[in-house]
Order: sequence, then C-alpha cells, then structure tokens
Amino acid sequence: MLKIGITGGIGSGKTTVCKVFETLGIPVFYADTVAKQIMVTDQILVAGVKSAFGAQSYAADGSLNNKHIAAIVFNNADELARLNALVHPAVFRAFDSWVKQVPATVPYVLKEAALLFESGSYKLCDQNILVQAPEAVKLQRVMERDGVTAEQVKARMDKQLPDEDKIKLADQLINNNEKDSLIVQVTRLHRLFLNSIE
Ligand SMILES: CC(C)(COP(=O)(O)OP(=O)(O)OC[C@H]1O[C@@H](n2cnc3c(N)ncnc32)[C@H](O)[C@@H]1O)[C@@H](O)C(=O)NCCC(=O)NCCS
Ligand SMILES: Nc1ncnc2c1ncn2[C@@H]1O[C@H](COP(=O)(O)OP(=O)(O)OP(=O)(O)O)[C@@H](O)[C@H]1O
Repeated sequence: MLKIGITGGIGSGKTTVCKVFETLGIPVFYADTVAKQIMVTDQILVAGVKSAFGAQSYAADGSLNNKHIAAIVFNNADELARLNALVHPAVFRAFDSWVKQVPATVPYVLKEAALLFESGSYKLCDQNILVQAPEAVKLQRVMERDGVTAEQVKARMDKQLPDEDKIKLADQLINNNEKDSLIVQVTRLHRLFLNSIE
C-alpha cells in the first residue's frame, strides 16, 4: 500500500481535495484534525500543553482552547516550535497505528497535513502532493470560512514554508484556482497511483 502525503498552505484547499479522493474510496488521515483530537485525549500531551501554555489551554469541560493557544504560538516562533515538538511526534505515532488498520486491499492512503514538509513527515511517504492556490484566494477563503481577519491568516501563512520551497519537495501539483477542474486533476493522479502499483 502506497502512502501519499498531501499538503498546501492555509486555505489552499487540501481538505477539499481530500474529500474528492474519498469519493474514489481512498482513506485519508487528517493530521491536523488528529492533532487536535489527541491534544484532548492523550493525557501526557494534555499535561505538556498545560505546562507550556497554561491551564487556560483547556476549558472546564476539557475541550481545547484553540484561540488561547493560537494567540500565543502564531505570535512567537519559539512557542510555536515548543507546541510542534509536543504534538508532532504523537501525530506520527497515530498515523502509524492508523495505517495498520487499513485493509490490505486498499491501493493507497493519503496523509493530509498542513506541515508535511516542515515536519519532515513527507520523507516517510512514497509521493507527496502540493495543493496550490493564489495567495489572495487563500486569504479570502480562510477569512470567509473562519470569520478571521487578514492579519490572523497572514500570521499563520508566515509560519509556513513558502510554495516556491514546497514545489521543490513535491512530486505532484494540484492547482486549486478558479479555472482548473479539481475532479479532472484528482482523477489523473488517482490513475497514476493505481498504475504505479500494477
Ligand atoms: C494552534 C491550534 C490550537 C489552533 O487551532 P485552530 O482551530 O485555530 O486551527 P487548525 O488546527 O484548524 O489549523 C488551521 C490551519 O492553521 C495552520 N496551522 C495549524 N497549526 C500550525 C502550525 N503548528 N504551524 C503553522 N501553521 C499551522 C494550518 O494551515 C492549518 O491547516 C492548532 O492548530 C494546533 O494545535 N496546532 C498544533 C498542531 C499542528 O501542528 N497541527 C498542524 C499539523 S499536524
Ligand atoms: N475550488 C474551490 N472553490 C471554491 N471554494 C473552495 C475551493 N477549494 C476550497 N474552497 C473553500 O475554501 C476554504 C478552504 O478550503 P479547505 O478547508 O479545503 O483548505 P485547507 O487547505 O484544508 O485549509 P487549512 O489549512 O486552513 O486547513 C473552504 O471553505 C473551502 O470550502
């Protein structure tokens, strides 16, 4: 079974692209979602996050206070590195366990991660896809989706590797702009991955 990494800057549309792969029966591991789940369920991680970012990192019902943590880490590179060092190893382990339960008949799986290249996890994948979109389109999409300001989105964009660097590490590109069809591009890659294992 092939492991295909898929990434893209904030608002590039990587989750949207993954939903198209899911309609073709391809299982997707959503690293960002899993990261947030284990930050609530893994008690060692919970203790680490509280110790690094304060007890306010969690609400009284135990849910994650995303806004509190985001306000700290996206304004301070050292704090972000501290959070990444706590969370990323646990996400790597969760992916390994997830892959083991995928039926052997499945030809390939996708690992969707915002920080695939930055975290080094792309090295453990057989191929990596970069989803691209123009900066202005990404900014507008996230502002509309999350109800946040341009400055808040830019603070995250600044913490991610620029597309010109990601392109050098990617094996496949998907253009998620207003003119290229996602379905056509996903179908082409799906055939390519199936052919590569025949
Ligand atoms: C800081 C947190 C609490 C903010 O939560 P929030 O609900 O606002 O954002 P969410 O997790 O949905 O992420 C939205 C987008 O923000 C960007 N982003 C998230 N974490 C990071 C990060 N560590 N570095 C750079 N960009 C990031 C990504 O583009 C991501 O797709 C959360 O993102 C988090 O716990 N991040 C650390 C874990 C992580 O690195 N996740 C991403 C890769 S596994
Ligand atoms: N081709 C498209 N046309 C119109 N809207 C789109 C398109 N692709 C994505 N969007 C919208 O843009 C927003 C961002 O897309 P999505 O959540 O898939 O991006 P993402 O790369 O996973 O973002 P993040 O890094 O924040 O997790 C969503 O509201 C989505 O519905």
